[in-house]
Amino acid sequence: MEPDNLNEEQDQNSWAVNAWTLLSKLRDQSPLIQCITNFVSMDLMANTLLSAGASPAMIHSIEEIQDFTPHVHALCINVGTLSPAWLPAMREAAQVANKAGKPWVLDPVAAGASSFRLKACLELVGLKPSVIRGNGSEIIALSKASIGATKGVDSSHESMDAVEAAKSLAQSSGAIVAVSGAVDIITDGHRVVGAHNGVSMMQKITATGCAVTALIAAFVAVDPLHALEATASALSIFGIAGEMGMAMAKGPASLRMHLIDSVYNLDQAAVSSRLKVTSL
Ligand SMILES: Nc1ncnc2c1ncn2[C@@H]1O[C@H](COP(=O)(O)OP(=O)(O)O)[C@@H](O)[C@H]1O
Ligand SMILES: Cc1ncsc1CCOP(=O)(O)O
Ligand SMILES: [Mg+2]
Repeated sequence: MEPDNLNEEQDQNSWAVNAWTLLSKLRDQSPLIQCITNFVSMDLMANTLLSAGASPAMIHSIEEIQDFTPHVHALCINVGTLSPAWLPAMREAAQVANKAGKPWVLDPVAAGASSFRLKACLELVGLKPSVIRGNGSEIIALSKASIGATKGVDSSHESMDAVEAAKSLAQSSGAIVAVSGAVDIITDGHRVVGAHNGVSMMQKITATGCAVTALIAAFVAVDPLHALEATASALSIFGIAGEMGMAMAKGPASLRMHLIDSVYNLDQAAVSSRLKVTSL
């Protein structure tokens, strides 16, 4: 084998070993993940976290943040069905998580759809999330800090169109930025990796993006010092589960069920034979 190919194969192996190690830790440790999320995603997000081995809690009332948030292992904030009444709790939860040294992850759903939403997302970015995960259009809107013609919560961009936007957002925010799509992009602003697992039918199930953001929070909870690797691992694991689920599915509704089952049943052989992460 040529030395370059050998290096690539060793890289693949080490990504697969790392992803499996993190999933195993997650299953052992069952981290508590607080989710302040939209009404559409609550069910799929909680079930995805449970099937991966984490313990989800959809607790969003501002009256509970000071008591509860210091005890979580990670926090996920998602602005999908944002209204002004929800923002103070999101703000406070991010601040309490930071003070307690707990990682938190932002999903800027439809960031470019309105000035209200964009302003809220930019304010949350300023509260120092460990990771921001969005689709191509969301990451471009956040990076440019501008609203525009959008398709709402869906992306009108390929993830690869958002590589420069992701790098620039990572540099300005200090967060790891992930852009989901046919290739999931993960960057710290300098290094860029691509995670190549998944199936396009995942876009036809509402809240798969929200669910993978929560899964990222769970992976970062078990490896907070390596947020880029944890993020790439979570996206890869979800993508592999999507591929395995697709082999049994007849359409989006049965894929949703088989996706959850596949996250639950994932074993080391599937991770090491299927995972594909490359440097971009
Ligand atoms: N064309 C595609 N091919 C394979 N997987 C995809 C594709 N588009 C999205 N995914 C996967 O679907 C999940 C949700 O991503 P996406 O649809 O981009 O998020 P959102 O729902 O926030 O727009 C991710 O795990 C992503 O990797
Ligand atoms: C349809 C919809 N509308 C507001 S939030 C939401 C769910 C979005 O989920 P995802 O970002 O995972 O597609
Ligand atoms: Mg989304």
